[in-house]
Amino acid sequence: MKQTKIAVLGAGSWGTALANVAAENGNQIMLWAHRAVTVEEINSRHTNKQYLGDRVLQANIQATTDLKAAVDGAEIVLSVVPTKATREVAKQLNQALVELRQSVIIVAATKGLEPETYKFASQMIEEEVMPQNLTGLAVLAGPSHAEGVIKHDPTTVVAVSKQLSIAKQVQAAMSNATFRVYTNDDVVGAELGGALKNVIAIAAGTLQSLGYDANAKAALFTRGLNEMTQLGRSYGANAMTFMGLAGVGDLFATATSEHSRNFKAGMQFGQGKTMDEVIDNMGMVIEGISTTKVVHDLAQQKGVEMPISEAVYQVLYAQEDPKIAINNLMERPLQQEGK
Ligand SMILES: NC(=O)C1=CN([C@@H]2O[C@H](COP(=O)(O)OP(=O)(O)OC[C@H]3O[C@@H](n4cnc5c(N)ncnc54)[C@H](OP(=O)(O)O)[C@@H]3O)[C@@H](O)[C@H]2O)C=CC1
Ligand SMILES: O=C(CO)COP(=O)(O)O
Repeated sequence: MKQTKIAVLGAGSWGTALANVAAENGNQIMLWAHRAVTVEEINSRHTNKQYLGDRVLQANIQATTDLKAAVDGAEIVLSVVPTKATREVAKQLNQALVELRQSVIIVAATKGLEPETYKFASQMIEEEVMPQNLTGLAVLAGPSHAEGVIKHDPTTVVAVSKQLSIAKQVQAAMSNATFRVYTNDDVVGAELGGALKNVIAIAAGTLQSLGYDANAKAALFTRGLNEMTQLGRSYGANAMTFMGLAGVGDLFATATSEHSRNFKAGMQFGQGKTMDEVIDNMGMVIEGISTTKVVHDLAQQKGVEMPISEAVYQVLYAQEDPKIAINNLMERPLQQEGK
């Protein structure tokens, strides 16, 4: 396999797990973290206990707090910080690339929408990184909890780029026997799928905590996927993307797994915890919380009915009782399916 120099920006659970996959494939890996203590731990003990417990990481992962050193000579840069840090980190990346006079493929692995602008991670990166420093832009999406990837559960994801040759380069660098990468060219569909499923996963956790069974979960998944697809259509996304890994695949993984930060948050909302309590308890980013607010705004702006996402908004941002929110959903005017 061709060895590629890959830089990973963000040493949380997903950045560290992706760095580990890339390192297992024999690539040369630099992992950028903004905290020196994280870098020290990864370089000396090959663990990242805060995010991945006792899992031992590949010894060939080299961590650094110096972003310029991390990306120096890299062909591919994976951006794996939370949505709220993506623009700021992209600015730092651009500065480093300008100083190095270097151009890279950037892969956004973040799943969310910027609150003020409703932009996707790839759009923020495209706005902040100068074209001469950008060889190509891709997104990595699909059902892939870091906790499963790090213990080699068979995992399938999708590398998505408007330029298929770029998606194929990412596919080649990241694929292995337990991490299978497909390609796609529907960037908007993949990024929307990755962001919107988090809102439905919060609802799934809430259903779970209320003790509802398979009927309610099937209703949530099916109608949730429907409204995700409808919003996707309003963006010109391919409806089939929502039937693939970045859509139903990621929805299933996130809305059924107790590894999911969004699902776990939903359980706590169902138990009556406040937003501050839920965020404090998690200690990791729960992208669906801010995405719920963005989706509430976007659905109105685009004239798309998204009743389940709106119910999650009412529970999170208007403190509505989840049982009342569910009753309200069930009592909406009756409809024909497929409209
Ligand atoms: N976890 C998963 O399984 C998956 C996550 N994702 C997506 O990946 C993205 C990252 O998630 P995840 O890894 O789970 O998040 P975590 O909360 O586990 O980690 C976030 C990391 O980003 C760092 N960070 C936060 N702000 C900044 C900043 N301004 N500059 C530099 N680093 C910063 C944090 O540092 P610090 O430790 O100092 O806070 C931490 O290392 C999210 O969009 C998520 O939806 C996608 C697929 C799977
Ligand atoms: O996107 C993910 C899995 O594909 C991770 O979801 P959570 O952030 O809910 O853990």
